[in-house]
Amino acid sequence: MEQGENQTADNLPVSSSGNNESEDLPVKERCFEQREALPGEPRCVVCGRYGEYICDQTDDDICSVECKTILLARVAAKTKPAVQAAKRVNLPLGDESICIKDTNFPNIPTLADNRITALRSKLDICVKGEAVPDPIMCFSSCGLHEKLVHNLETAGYCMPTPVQMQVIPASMSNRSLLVSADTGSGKTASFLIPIIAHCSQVRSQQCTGKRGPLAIVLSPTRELCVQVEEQAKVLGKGLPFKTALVVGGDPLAQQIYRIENGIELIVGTPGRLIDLLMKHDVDLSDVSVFVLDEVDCLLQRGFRDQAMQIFQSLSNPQVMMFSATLDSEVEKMSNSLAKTVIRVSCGNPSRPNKSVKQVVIWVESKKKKQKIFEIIKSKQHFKPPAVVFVSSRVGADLLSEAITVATGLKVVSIHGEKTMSERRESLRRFLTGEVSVVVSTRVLGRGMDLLKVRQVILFDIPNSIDEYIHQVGRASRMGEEGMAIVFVNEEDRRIFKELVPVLKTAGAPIPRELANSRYMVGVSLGSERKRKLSSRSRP
Ligand SMILES: Nc1ncnc2c1ncn2[C@@H]1O[C@H](COP(=O)(O)OP(=O)(O)OP(=O)(O)O)[C@@H](O)[C@H]1O
Repeated sequence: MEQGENQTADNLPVSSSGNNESEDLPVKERCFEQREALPGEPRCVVCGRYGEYICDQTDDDICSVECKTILLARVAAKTKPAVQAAKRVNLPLGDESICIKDTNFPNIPTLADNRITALRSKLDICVKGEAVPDPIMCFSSCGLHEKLVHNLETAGYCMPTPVQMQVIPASMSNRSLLVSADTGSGKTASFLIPIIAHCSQVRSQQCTGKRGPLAIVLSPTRELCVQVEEQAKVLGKGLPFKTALVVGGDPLAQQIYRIENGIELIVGTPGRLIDLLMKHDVDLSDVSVFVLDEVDCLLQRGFRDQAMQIFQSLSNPQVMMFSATLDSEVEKMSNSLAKTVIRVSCGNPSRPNKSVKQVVIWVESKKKKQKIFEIIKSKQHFKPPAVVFVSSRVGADLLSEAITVATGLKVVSIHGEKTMSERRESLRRFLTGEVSVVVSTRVLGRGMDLLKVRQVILFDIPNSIDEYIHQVGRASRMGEEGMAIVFVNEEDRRIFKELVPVLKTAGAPIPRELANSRYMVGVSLGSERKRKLSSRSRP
C-alpha cells in the first residue's frame, strides 16, 4: 500500500493525499454517492465520477466500493479466454473497421473523442449528460459473464443494436438513464443485460444466504411483463439469476412464495406489486436497479402514483426509463425519479417506425366491418398473422366473432376483461400460428414483441399519436418491413392535427377527406418543420 493511504472496509485503500476532509469520512459504498470529477481531477475508470480512491489490485482510480467490484469483475472476465474482449467488428453502417473504446481494457485501441461523436452520429445515437460512457461495439467488451455472452449468442444476438451499444455501458456504470428509441429496436435487452450482469455478480460475491430482490422492472401490461420475464430467463440461464412475475390475475400466494424462496429480479405491473407489498412484508432493501419500461405510460395518471409509491419504498436505486415515445412532460416528471440522468435517444423515436408502411383509408364507421372483411378475404392485401386494434373490450369480442363468421378464419380477442389464463391462451394460439388474427384493445399495443407479425390493422385509431406510434410499431421488429392499415373518419378528428404531419413525414398518402377536413385548418408543412427541428434539438 502507498504511504498516506488508510485501509478501510472491503480492503479499499483511501488516498488521503490532498483531501484531508475525506480521511474521516467513510468510503463511498455506491457510485451515485460520489460527486462528478472537476477538470483535471482523477476520474473513476468505471463510471467517470471523481476517482477518489485507488484500487489496490489494479492501481486504477475508482470512486466507490461498488465501482471497485465492477472493475475487479471486468479484470477477471478479461483474463478468461472465452470472452473475446478485443474483437474487431465492422460498423453496421459504412465500411470502417474499428475497435471499441473501453477505458477498462487499456490494451484495446480506442477512438478519439471526435470519432466517438462521429460514431454516435452514424448510428443515430444522441446523448446528453455528464461524462457519458462511450458506446460499445460488441457484447464481450464490457466484461459480461461468459455465460451471459453465450446466452446472447444462443439467442441470436450477434452484436448489440445501437440502443444497446450506448445503454449497456452507461447502465453498467450505474448511471440513471432516460432512453427513447424506435419500436422494435432492442430496448428490452438493453436493460436486461446490465441487470443480469449486476445480479449474478452480486450473488457470486455474496457470503450470506439472503436472496432478496436486487432489481425491479415495472411494465404497464401483464402481457408485457410476461414477455420481459421470459426474455430475462432466456438471457440469464445458467447464472445465479431467478425472476418473479408479479401481475394481476395470477394467484398472489404463488408470487409471494417465489419471492420468499429467493429471486434476483421482480417483473411486475404497478397495481399488483403495490398489492403484494401492502399485504406482505417483502424486503426491498437490496433493490438497487429500478426500470420503468414504457415510462411515458407508467407516468400517466392511473399508474403514476403507484409507480412513485414503489420508487419511494426503494433506497436510492439506479433508475432506468424507456419508451419509443417521450416528450418534455415525461422528461420533467422523470426528474422526480432521478436527479442526474443520462438522456439517450436512438433512431427516430416519437415517430412511427420507418420500416412500417402506413396505409390510411378513410372509412365511415358503419362501413368499417365490411372493409376489414374485404381486406382479410383478399389474398393480395391480407398478410397474416395480423393484429387488429380496437378501442373497446366489447368491440374486440364482437369484431373477432364477426370476422370469424364473415371469413371463416379462426380469430381470438384479447382485452383487460378476460382472465389471465384466457389472455395467455389466446396469445399462445396466436403466437403458435393456430389462429391468424387477434383482435385486441391497447393491451397488445405497447412493447409486445409479436415476432412474425408484419401487418396491423387499426380498426379504431387510438386517441393519442403516441399510442398510434406504438400500435403501428407492432408490425416491425428489428427493421423488418411491415404494414399498418389505418381506418380513419371524422369521428377521429381529435388526432388529425398530429396524424397528418406524421404521415407527411413518412411520405404516406393522405386520404383526400383527411387532408381537406375542416379540422385540419391551420396545419401546414411549416408547423411540421418546426416540430422536426425541435425534436432534432432534443438529445
Ligand atoms: N442485439 C440483438 N440482436 C438480434 N436481435 C435482437 C437484439 N436485441 C434485441 N433483439 C430482438 O429484437 C426484437 C425487438 O426487441 P425489443 O422487443 O426489445 O424492442 P423494443 O425496442 O423494446 O420495442 P418496443 O418499443 O416495441 O417495445 C426482439 O425480438 C428481440 O429479441
